[in-house]
Amino acid sequence: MASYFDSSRILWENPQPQFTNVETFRRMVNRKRGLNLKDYHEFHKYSIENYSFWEDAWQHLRIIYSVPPQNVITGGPIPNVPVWFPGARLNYAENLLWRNDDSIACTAGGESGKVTECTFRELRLKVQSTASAMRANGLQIGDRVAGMQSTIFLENRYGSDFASLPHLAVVTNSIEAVTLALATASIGGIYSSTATDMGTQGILDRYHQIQPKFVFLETEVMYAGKTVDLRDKVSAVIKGLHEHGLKCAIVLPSAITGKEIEVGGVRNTITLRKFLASGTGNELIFEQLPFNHPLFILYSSGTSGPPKCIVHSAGGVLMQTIKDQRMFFDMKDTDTLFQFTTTGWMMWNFMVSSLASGCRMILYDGSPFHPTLEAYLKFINDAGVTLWGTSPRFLAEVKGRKISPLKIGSFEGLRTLAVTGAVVTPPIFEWSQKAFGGKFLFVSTSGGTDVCCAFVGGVPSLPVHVGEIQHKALGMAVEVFDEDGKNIEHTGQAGELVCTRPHPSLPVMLWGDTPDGKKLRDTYFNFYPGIWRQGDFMVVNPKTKGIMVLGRSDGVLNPNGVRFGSGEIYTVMENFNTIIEDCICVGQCRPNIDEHERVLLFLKMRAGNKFTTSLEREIKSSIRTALSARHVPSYIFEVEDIPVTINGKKIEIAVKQIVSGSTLKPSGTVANPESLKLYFKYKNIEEIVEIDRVGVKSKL
Ligand SMILES: CC(=O)CC(=O)O
Repeated sequence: MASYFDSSRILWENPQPQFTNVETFRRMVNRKRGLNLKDYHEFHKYSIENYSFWEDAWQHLRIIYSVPPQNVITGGPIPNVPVWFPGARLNYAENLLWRNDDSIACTAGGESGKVTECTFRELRLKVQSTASAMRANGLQIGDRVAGMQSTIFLENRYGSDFASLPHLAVVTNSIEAVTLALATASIGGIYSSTATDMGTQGILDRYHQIQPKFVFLETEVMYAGKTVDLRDKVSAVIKGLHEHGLKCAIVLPSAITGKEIEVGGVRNTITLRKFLASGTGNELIFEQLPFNHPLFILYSSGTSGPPKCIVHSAGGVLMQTIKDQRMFFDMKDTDTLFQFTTTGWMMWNFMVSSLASGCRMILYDGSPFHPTLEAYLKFINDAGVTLWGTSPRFLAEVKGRKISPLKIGSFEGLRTLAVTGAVVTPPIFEWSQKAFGGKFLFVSTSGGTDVCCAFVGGVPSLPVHVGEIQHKALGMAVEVFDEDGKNIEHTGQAGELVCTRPHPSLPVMLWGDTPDGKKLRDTYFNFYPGIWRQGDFMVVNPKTKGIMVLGRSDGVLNPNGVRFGSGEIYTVMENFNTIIEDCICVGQCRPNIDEHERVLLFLKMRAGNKFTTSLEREIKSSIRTALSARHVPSYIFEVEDIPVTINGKKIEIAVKQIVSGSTLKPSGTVANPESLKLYFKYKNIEEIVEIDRVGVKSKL
């Protein structure tokens, strides 16, 4: 079988590694601790062997606090989930709003071409007035939050009443969304958002579980050039939440015109303007709260069961996100970050933390393909973006459409191009580096909603090798386990991504869980007792220590006893991406029918291209040459659509279940739920292959 790492070719090397944040941090630790950690490899080893590393990180990241911690880590109510920095008092929003000056904090843009800017001073004022209205309303309502008490809410000034109320938002990626999140955080509330393209059921599946008292909703947005009237969805969500204890819904004005829009027929609904007018105008107070105090609720994808409500702590999110931004991307206060995301992906929460580094953040709402992909790239170039976060799927699309970014702009200022969310194939590494001018760090990262940070990512002081994530993140004890829980990292074989030591952004709880966190432990710590299993399939290059994440481990393909990730097939398929728009590769193993798993590859052709037997032969031969005969899919089929989540991730697990005979109800997270129907017929594959053999496939 071909090795995962055929070339280990260097894609890029930093001409001045000594000036990177990560090197400054390493030198600081050496000085402070009297150590001689020579390079990143030694630094990483130190960081996972000594909890004092997190004390160093606290200092280096310049965490703002009012009471220092007594200790770094201590036991908590949930086994395997420690309490970090006991005794410390701090506030997430205060850490993000320290820069109270006239530099631009946020630039908001979108398809219409309209750009709005907001300085740090203005942002702080917005947060002040929103927090004041939230306090006024919360204290008037004086609500209790039934069934949500947990040890993590201890020691908050309001008991477990006001400060633990979740404030929810179905909002666009806008200055208003950032303001709502920070205002909530300033008073110790919990913020949770979804994007406006989430279906009503998807929103209710999440929010029913956490029973919000406030919900903020957009009424009208623009997507792909079309005005989307959200009033029906808004009414349905508010009505649905009223049954679950909602006290007040606040509707935002149109995101297109700024005009107020009436949402009739639902009680306890007010406009944002009226809500803000109810504030007292008091000064902004940043409640000083424990490190583990809850900040955000994020949701698991919900593609194979109800979404889990993952509660993240203020201190954990703060430390981990700014550590990743400063270490991986080399973020400085002179940077402009553009992370393409909606408010429903953890990358939104990740992005917001960049304010703590004092840099400018670009908030883009809308489709990157409207009015044209070229216009979107021009926006990024013209905005002077220095750190750009996007998805491999987006880059594959630019490549597949044969667009030359350098004909659109020079992308001169770009220092870091960061990708996450899916497997990044070696051809995408090489194409991207060249296509955007070559003078930047190409960072591939992998982490997840479950930890609101990354396990593995970039190291600006080290070379980037084609196809490889550079290293494990500082403080993250990532290892590769086989099915029996044996570390197989040194063998260069793929296995489960596990994290063998705790870190500050472990979820503090799953909402609705028992006080001893049974559901949380069953989800993450049961497969390998006491060890975090992320559910990703990864391999480490023994030579470079670079990493490949090959896909989700529940989607691992296992024909004839060979285990491999779908990402390996996608890498080969990248060579066909000018004619094939997208593909999905899954295993099929029907209970009581199939003895072995077979691999099925589904292709969505680009408009104007045909799936022919010669293309099928060519694909099979490429996979055989690049990987091995055992990797060649048993069957390749053309389909009209590939199911993806609203965050653009291929939904392999649902397709695998469908073709293996399960009756699956699409969840609200599927962006194109109709597409799942296209796969049901493949559970009777004999009929299809039979038909195919006699050459009347078109009937299908
Ligand atoms: C950092 C990430 O890995 C993001 C994701 O899970 O989509």
